[in-house]
Amino acid sequence: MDSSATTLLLSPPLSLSTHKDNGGLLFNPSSLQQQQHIPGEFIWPQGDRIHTLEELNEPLVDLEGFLHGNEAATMHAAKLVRDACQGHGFFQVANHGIDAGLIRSARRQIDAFFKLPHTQKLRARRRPGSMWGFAGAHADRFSSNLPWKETLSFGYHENGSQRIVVDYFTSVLGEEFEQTGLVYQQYCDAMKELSLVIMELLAISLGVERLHFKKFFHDSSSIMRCNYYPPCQEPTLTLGTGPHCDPTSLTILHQDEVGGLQVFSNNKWYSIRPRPDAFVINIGDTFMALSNGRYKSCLHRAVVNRHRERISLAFFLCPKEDKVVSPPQDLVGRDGPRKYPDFTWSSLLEFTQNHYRADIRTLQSFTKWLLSPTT
Ligand SMILES: C=C1C[C@]23C[C@H]1CC[C@H]2[C@]1(C)CCC[C@@](C)(C(=O)O)[C@H]1[C@@H]3C(=O)O
Ligand SMILES: O=C(O)CCC(=O)C(=O)O
Ligand SMILES: [Fe+2]
Repeated sequence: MDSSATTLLLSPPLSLSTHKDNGGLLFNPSSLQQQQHIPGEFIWPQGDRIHTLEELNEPLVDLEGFLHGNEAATMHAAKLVRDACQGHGFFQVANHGIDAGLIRSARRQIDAFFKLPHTQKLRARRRPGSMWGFAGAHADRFSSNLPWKETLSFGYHENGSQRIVVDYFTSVLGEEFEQTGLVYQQYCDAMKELSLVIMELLAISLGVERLHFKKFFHDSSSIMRCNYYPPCQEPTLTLGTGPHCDPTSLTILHQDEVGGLQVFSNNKWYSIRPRPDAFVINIGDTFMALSNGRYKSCLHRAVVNRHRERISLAFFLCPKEDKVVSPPQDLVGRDGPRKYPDFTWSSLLEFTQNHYRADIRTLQSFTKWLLSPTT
């Protein structure tokens, strides 16, 4: 928790259309948008301001051949993935096998959720100490550089019952949300399956035992995050999601036709072309450690615009909490010394939730924190 957040909570500025609720400041875009200027808490430093950008030339990796066991296509896909992951860490995947109807249903359900009256969304609000639930601009966590977005986050792991997501929606929002839960249970099941396909491709591209990462993530404990970015009257002064590297292992992002995802590479920001029928894939900090630093977890952000709302669906693959994150032996043998200490995902997650706002230096800061005598 940002220490100065307490100050904000004690005397919220009048400009923020909010009211305190169990220590959380609430961000209601529909009323904020009526104001001529956005509140100061949403204004980011000059250096983070957005400009018109060229597109990143990240590869579009066709998975069809790989999924059908075509060796030549597999090698080609692995090379595209290797080149991307040794550079900016981003690529897109086509012919991924995820049903287009499921993606449409997921969009329909989440569009309906974010259009609910604010009071109804607040029934799902994130409680202090939990990562799950609805949040508005993270205004209950931070007091400056607030992102212009609402989020809905929930956990996904295989607990045998295959109802972890359905039960979340019905228990928190009520039985009328069972359909939303069923759609997102299916969506997360599909995302998990795709993430294991990509883990096999990553192993091939790294030249390690083909099933190594697939086995490592078999019993994962992942995060589903739905991002809603309302239109903003001063889009160049704020950001939808601030510059960061994902602390997680692999991100599978559905980006809609509006676009807004940007990646920092070769000292410049590049936009990622919206391809609603593809998924954007990026390496996170935890996989950078698993590859002993060979694959890069890179800086990215999301911008907003004046006229169109934007939705993105981010599935963050994470290892089971207590599994030790350590690169495969043959990688370390080839690459020389270990770049990062062993750690568990639960410790890195706790660091980002209670001690450090994820940015470009999360993994380095975490390593120092982990190894410092006071921890
Ligand atoms: C482990 C996580 C923390 C965040 C959600 C997942 C992966 C990405 C992280 C995040 C999006 C990075 C930017 C800052 C953040 C606070 C946000 O804008 O939402 C991060 C997420 C979080 O801490 O909730
Ligand atoms: O909304 C986007 O395009 C990116 C969001 C993101 O990077 C994240 O949630 O980690
Ligand atoms: Fe991200």
